[in-house]
Amino acid sequence: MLELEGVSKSFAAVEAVKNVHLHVRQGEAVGLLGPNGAGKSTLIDMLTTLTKPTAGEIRFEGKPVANQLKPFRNRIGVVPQEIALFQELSAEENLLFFGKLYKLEKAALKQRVAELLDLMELTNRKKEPVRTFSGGMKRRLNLAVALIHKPEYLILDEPTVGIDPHSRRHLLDFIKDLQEHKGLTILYTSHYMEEVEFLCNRIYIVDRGSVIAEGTQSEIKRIISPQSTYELTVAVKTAELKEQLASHEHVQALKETDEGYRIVSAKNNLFPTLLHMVEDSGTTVKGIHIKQPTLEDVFLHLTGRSLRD
Ligand SMILES: Nc1ncnc2c1ncn2[C@@H]1O[C@H](COP(=O)(O)OP(=O)(O)OP(=O)(O)O)[C@@H](O)[C@H]1O
Repeated sequence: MLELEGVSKSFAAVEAVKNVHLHVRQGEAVGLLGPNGAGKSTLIDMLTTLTKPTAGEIRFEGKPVANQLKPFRNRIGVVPQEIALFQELSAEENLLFFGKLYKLEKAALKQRVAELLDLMELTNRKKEPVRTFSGGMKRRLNLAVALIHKPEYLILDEPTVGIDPHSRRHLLDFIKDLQEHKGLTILYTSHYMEEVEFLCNRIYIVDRGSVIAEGTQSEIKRIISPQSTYELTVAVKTAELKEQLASHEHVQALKETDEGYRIVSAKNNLFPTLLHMVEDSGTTVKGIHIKQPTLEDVFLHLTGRSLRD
């Protein structure tokens, strides 16, 4: 088990991480979900021993990581947010280079490289320089590099940033397979709630350096279960209507969407109220649906802000 006990990190006046308690049990897929600037990368940098906490302790299998740096680093694989590859080297050469850093024996390394190229569906491009690869292929190779030394824990910092939805889904399938069929323990950070919902058994929602909710998906969603989320679509959105909806006594949170508004309310039949308010504002309702809560709704409920604001 990997644990953070009361961990904080400050950069001069900025408290990037505040008293975080977090654990990842072997075999789990744990998600850290939070908007940009929430402190996720700082948490990951501390977990992967790149930087030290200002306060608190990080433990691996019950002992401080600081006392077992080398063996700990051999048991974790890290997928950084930025692509960390040599653009002029081929996929195969990149993997061989990083494998040598772990001092893997030559024949075993060759076999591991072939295995990973195959796993990431890159074998037919293995001799080509990385600069010729698509964003999705680079991300898959970045993942393969993190796996070269057969780590037990895989720590990923927003590994899908900058790739198209299809490649993103492809990469997520690979990661899910690693956890479900190859026995890896996953710690995954993202500001995309769909990714965390798809991959993770347990989730920490982080905001402004603190954990604001923790649990399985259903536990987290139960935080707002007495509430309903209404998807209201209207013919014309106006600032006045938005203001009226947001200030209504039964509206707890409101977010503007492409065609209308997402409204969180504790009232279980807000349909007539919404209908009247829209009509009174001089436009018409195109649709009203009640939605199951998502992690995004939980975040909106807890902070009054959207994950991607
Ligand atoms: N080296 C640093 N020096 C000063 N401030 C920093 C440093 N690293 C991070 N911060 C600040 O700490 C806070 C958390 O940043 P962090 O990068 O950990 O967030 P994040 O959730 O990973 O966001 P992103 O997804 O944008 O990387 C931010 O306010 C950031 O500006």
